[in-house]
Amino acid sequence: MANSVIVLDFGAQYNQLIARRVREADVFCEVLPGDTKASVIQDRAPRAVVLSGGPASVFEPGAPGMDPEIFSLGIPVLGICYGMQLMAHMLGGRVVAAQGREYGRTLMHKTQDSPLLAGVADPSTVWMSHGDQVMAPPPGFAVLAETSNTPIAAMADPNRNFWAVQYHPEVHHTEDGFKVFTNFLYQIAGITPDWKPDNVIASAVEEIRQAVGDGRALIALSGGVDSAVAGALAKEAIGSRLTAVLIDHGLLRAGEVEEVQAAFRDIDLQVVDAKAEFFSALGGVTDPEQKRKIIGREFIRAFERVQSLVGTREVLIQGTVYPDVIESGGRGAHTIKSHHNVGGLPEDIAFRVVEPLRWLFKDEVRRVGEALGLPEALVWRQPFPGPGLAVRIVGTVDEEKVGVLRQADAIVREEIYRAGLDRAIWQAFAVLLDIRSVGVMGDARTYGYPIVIRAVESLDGMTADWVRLDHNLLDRMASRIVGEVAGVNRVVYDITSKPPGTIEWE
Ligand SMILES: Nc1ncnc2c1ncn2[C@@H]1O[C@H](COP(=O)(O)OP(=O)(O)OP(=O)(O)O)[C@@H](O)[C@H]1O
Ligand SMILES: O=c1[nH]c(=O)c2[nH+]cn([C@@H]3O[C@H](COP(=O)(O)O)[C@@H](O)[C@H]3O)c2[nH]1
Ligand SMILES: NC(=O)CC[C@H](N)C(=O)O
Ligand SMILES: [Mg+2]
Repeated sequence: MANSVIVLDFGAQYNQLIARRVREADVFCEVLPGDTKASVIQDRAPRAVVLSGGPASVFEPGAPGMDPEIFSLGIPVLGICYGMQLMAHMLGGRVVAAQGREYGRTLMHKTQDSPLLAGVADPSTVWMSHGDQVMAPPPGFAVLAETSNTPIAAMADPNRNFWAVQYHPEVHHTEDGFKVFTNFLYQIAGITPDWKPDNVIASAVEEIRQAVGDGRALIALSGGVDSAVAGALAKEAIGSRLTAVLIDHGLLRAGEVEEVQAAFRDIDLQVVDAKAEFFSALGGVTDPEQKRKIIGREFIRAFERVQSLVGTREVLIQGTVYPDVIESGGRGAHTIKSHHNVGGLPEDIAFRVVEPLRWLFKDEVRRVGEALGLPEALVWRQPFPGPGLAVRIVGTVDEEKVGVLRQADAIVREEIYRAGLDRAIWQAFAVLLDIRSVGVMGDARTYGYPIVIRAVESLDGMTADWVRLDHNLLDRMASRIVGEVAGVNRVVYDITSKPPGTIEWE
């Protein structure tokens, strides 16, 4: 990638937002751990480096540092919050715990003109979140802006191309925050914005062609957005030398196999029945991470069985996207959950895995899908996790519980669809809890499972809010679930956002 940016992550809540803003400026961007070595960065040849915020204080023992050599690479650097404090600390400035801490809305005044803050209102409303502050800038630095509590709200050494802001330009609440990014990327770092769907398509097609050579490849096709887009790219790249494989692990939703077969009639699609293997491997397991690892392994074993069935194929193409990588603890982030296709992969794999979308967020994948001309219903389909209903049963997984959940899930989705909310909602689904509660139905005592209804809105799956569904709609779902699904006697609605919850329950 000729025009790319690296974000060094010091544990900020907002580092993914930084990456998103850079990409919204049509510049490719990757997040790496804060302690990444200068040589690794040099190998990737980024045009700029951004230092993220973080919870630590630079002057405390054990605070995350960075390789000082990075300041000698001649690459423009932008420090944000902790990133600015680290820059000050390492280059000879002074950082202290502030008298007045600033959280939230703050009015900032410029103290001099600068390319970084060009076009930013003066004064302007910025979003702060810090307890420490830079008291003295390092030699060579000038102060660009201040607030009533923070004498150095922005600083720079234009000669060495080091720039920094104490506030958070990446959050929507900061007025003209995006301007800081475009100023830094285009004017200061001189980057050409070329991270656009057409270029993404061209480079993904090229990547697949290179990997497959004149051989053949398998694509793991779930019928979801990501694998449909990856499949379209693969078809563009290698045409009929592609076989699509849908694994029926017994954890799919009602009617799903038939739907995928109908939607992908024009490609060579093999449906593999792996129900027995998945159920036997999952038997008795309750730990969510263990479930995910088992599922990741069984997926690969199923692909390997197809591989030997349909002849030699060295490459397996998957629709992995960036959040799968991030949440699986890739790139130094904390492991939230091992996505089956990343953190759940076994070590011994009989083929090379190619993931043309692994740098993209979901909304970017959708833009690529639209640019490829895929049907709207496919591009805007609600996501469904690869581990399927297994991560929506809290407790052990067996065919009986999957059957119960599948029926409840079909009702939730049908009602959402009827209400015309299918596209407005990121995901709406049912979760089964492996506990029982007492109820009364037809004058008789019941002792059955509760079903949780979950409906969330999101842009990219990284953060989400629960949907304020109409009470009558919730009521219809609940009555139908208890009335139609044997074994369920109670329905609850999940009103947790992400964070602190995740979208799925496991
Ligand atoms: N049942 C399945 N059979 C074959 N491959 C699968 C199956 N489920 C998931 N995969 C593979 O794992 C990848 C990740 O799954 P994931 O659910 O994140 O993506 P998706 O299904 O393509 O899109 P969506 O997010 O819309 O559900 C898929 O892109 C696909 O390559
Ligand atoms: O292919 C997948 N394999 C997985 O292991 C997996 N886990 C979660 N998801 C989907 O990712 C998005 C974020 O989910 P969470 O908030 O539950 O982490 C949501 O859209 C989830 O449905 C998965 N997709
Ligand atoms: N958001 C941040 O990066 C905070 C930096 C540092 N922990 C402070 O409190 O000042
Ligand atoms: Mg899916």
